[in-house]
Amino acid sequence: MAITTGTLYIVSAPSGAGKTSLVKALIESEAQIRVSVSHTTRAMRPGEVDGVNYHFVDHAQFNAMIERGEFLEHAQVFDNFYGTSQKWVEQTLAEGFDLILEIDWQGAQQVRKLMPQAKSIFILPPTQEALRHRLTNRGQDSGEIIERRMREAVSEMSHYVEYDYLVINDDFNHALSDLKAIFRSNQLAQAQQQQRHAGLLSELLA
Ligand SMILES: Nc1ncnc2c1ncn2[C@@H]1O[C@H](COP(=O)(O)OP(=O)(O)OP(=O)(O)O)[C@@H](O)[C@H]1O
Ligand SMILES: Nc1nc2c(ncn2[C@@H]2O[C@H](COP(=O)(O)O)[C@@H](O)[C@H]2O)c(=O)[nH]1
Repeated sequence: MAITTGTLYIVSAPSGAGKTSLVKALIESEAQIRVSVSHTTRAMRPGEVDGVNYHFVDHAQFNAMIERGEFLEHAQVFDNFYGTSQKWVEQTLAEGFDLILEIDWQGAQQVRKLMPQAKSIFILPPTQEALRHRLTNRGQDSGEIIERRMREAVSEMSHYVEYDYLVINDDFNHALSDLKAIFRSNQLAQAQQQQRHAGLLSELLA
């Protein structure tokens, strides 16, 4: 990997727990943070835009990217494939932006191996009933797909212990404050470390 300056964050949650909504609200007030746009073989939902929500590709294109080694991580989630472009992650971090990857636990494990300095956050819904309610209210998936996602949610949630931080998304604004606090404390720690390094460097050069 190239030498990077921004911080990489992984955000995972069972489908429908609210991670996309929380991350969207977070970056509205944080100009320093970018969010990854993954590649997926999933069909586009109404209202989604290619290149904004995802890069929508077919299986042949996705497999070609795997063969060319273009993904930092990739995984099958439900019946679809999802992956994160390594080049884009490296470029964004090198430009000094913090970067959020909204990925599942399999992708999170792959990224941690390659970039152990990444910070990871798991978002939980308050209850399984609330999760089902949110998936249904979102109105974008069929009943069959919602049931599939509910079944997978238990397995996804069992991985929360692998993460650095846990946020419960019950009240949205409360969860958003928790998320903001995590980013602020990391940004502060990063700034303090940079100051220490700058101090050491100036002592060495004096
Ligand atoms: N705290 C909350 N209370 C009630 N509804 C919420 C809350 N947070 C998010 N929602 C709603 O729940 C639905 C699912 O949220 P969202 O699409 O952000 O989930 P997600 O975790 O990104 O799902 P996926 O992984 O499938 O993309 C949306 O309709 C969103 O408006
Ligand atoms: N390993 C990866 N998982 C990803 C990526 N992008 C999204 N996801 C996960 O997929 C589910 C479903 O997303 P949806 O948009 O179809 O509802 C989501 O919960 C993410 O965890 C990725 O690039 N890599």
